[in-house]
Amino acid sequence: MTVLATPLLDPAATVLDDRQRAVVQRVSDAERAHILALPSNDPLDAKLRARVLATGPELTAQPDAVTATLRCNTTTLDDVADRLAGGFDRIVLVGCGDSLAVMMAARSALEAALGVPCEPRQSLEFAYYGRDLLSPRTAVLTLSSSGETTRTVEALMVAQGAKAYTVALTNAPSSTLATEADVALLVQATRVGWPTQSSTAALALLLELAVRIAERRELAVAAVWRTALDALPGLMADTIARLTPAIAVIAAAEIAAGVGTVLFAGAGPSLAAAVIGAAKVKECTQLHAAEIQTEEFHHYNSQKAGEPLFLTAPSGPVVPRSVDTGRDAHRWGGRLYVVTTAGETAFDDLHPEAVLTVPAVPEVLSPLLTVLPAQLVGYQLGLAAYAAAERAAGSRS
Ligand SMILES: O=P(O)(O)OC[C@H]1O[C@](O)(CO)[C@@H](O)[C@@H]1O
Repeated sequence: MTVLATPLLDPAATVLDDRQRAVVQRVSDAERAHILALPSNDPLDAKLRARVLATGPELTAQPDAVTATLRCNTTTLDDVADRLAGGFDRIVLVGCGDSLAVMMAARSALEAALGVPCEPRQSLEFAYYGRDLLSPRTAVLTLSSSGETTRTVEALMVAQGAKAYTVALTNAPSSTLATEADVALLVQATRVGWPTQSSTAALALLLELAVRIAERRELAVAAVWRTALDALPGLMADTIARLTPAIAVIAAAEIAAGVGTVLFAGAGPSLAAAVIGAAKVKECTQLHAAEIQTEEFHHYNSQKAGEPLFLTAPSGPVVPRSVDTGRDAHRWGGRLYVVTTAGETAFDDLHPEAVLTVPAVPEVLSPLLTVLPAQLVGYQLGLAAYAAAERAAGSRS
């Protein structure tokens, strides 16, 4: 029996027409070839090494990518903001991996600006299980840096079948996602390394969209958000420069201590930083990593003795529960690194192994800053792990 690559290719069960099915088959085949060519788990794999090394300059150049992306989309951003502010009952925010994390990071700003539910949905979950509640009063925003991720393309096509308004965010103007969507916002970023600037530049687009919608709806927060968002590229540059040396030291110490699993926790808009941090560790190293919702950390023994926890808690409603989390991290015998807002004193009595601060901005915009230490942890662990593997190989030869 032939097993289809995806149920949406089954002519008897699908909502896709013949042309759309041919498109899905093409992107699915290309994606499989791409997956088979990923680097191995050998710490000295040259392909992995090259990809990790390419991540560093892209990470550092994120403020420029954000600025360029906002500059080149200004007309389309106005069109999409007009359309969204004009009235939808529901917004669905679709992506995979880091692209889904970006949607999670933008959710609070978009919900506050629009006053309707904005739901992040993983692409497969939406494409296969999400079509029943769709209508022409649904807007579906899809993010795929490559524009060729099969499940995200399928999600967009399913949304179009229900006559929803579809928006693509992508780096690739001639990609399948951009071509198929009603409208495309173009991310000006590279992704030769593991995703960094392609994610933050896309996040900046969504936050800019939220600010433009808040301005159209004359919300009280609009002016504060506008001032803060315009200052963010500069704050991102300062934060990357300030935190890089501190995180390099932490990463070297963790590798020397024989770290095996790296934990990240967050909540609200900061859960995205935890998701992205865990992804960067898994991408850049042979270590395992996991994101945990800050509340869920407490419901069983989440952290084992000797494990590090990177806890993201900028000033806001999550701080009191995050103080509990930090206390329990030490009670379980783990190490605690706190990412919080400069001037936040709630964690002082916990004596974390380190406190990594980001500048104060409205919490809904803070993911553009809190993802930076998360990315740096993964990248610096990659550099430190590679150096350790090289030393070990040298001492054997
Ligand atoms: O943004 P794209 O191109 O759809 O790629 C998404 C994929 O990229 C990654 O973020 C990194 O490979 C994956 O976790 C995710 O599934």
